[in-house]
Amino acid sequence: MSDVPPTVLLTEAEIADRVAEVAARIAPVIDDETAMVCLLTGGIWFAADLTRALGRLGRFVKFDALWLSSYRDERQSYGRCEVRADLQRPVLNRKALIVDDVFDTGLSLSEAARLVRDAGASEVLTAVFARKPWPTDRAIQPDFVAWEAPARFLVGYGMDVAGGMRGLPYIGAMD
Ligand SMILES: O=P(O)(O)OC[C@H]1O[C@H](OP(=O)(O)OP(=O)(O)O)[C@H](O)[C@@H]1O
Ligand code: HPA
Repeated sequence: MSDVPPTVLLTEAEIADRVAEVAARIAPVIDDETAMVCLLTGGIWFAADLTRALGRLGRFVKFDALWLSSYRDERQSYGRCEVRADLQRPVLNRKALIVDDVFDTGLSLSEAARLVRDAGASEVLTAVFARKPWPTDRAIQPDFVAWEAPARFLVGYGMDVAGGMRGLPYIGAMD
């Protein structure tokens, strides 16, 4: 791994502002029976902050997780999503809000939405912290985006390089 520190793109305070802002948009369209489905592993940081931001607005979702992997330790999508662990609780006839850290090729989010829809959710909403640009149409677009990111390799706030740097409190670029 390079010794050059990441270039800071979004500070901890700016992340907190964006989480509060997106929570305010999400809160009116969900209820306390909504299953928040956090995509592991990268989604953990945003999902944890989002549950608390929603809680401050009086909205207390049910929490679940889905473990998908498509990048392994690479910087390019492997092009196929591996399901490493399924949902814990039934989402049948319930609204689901899928939460992830970054939307890039769109493969992970579209696969997650398909899995949750196939599990019988009555409605599937999606929220990502960072949306990166992509040159062609993607299979899905998130319903909620906290931050429009540049086309750079991002680290921090859940985003990793070979498992490292997820815990950076800010979002940086490695390129
Ligand atoms: O839009 P995409 O091109 O699918 O990229 C986004 C996905 O890539 C990362 O997951 P990864 O498969 O690296 O697993 P991780 O959550 O363990 O980092 C990230 O957490 C998203 O889920
Ligand atoms: O820019 C990124 N950084 C880390 N993980 C990712 N997964 C998709 N895009 C990215």
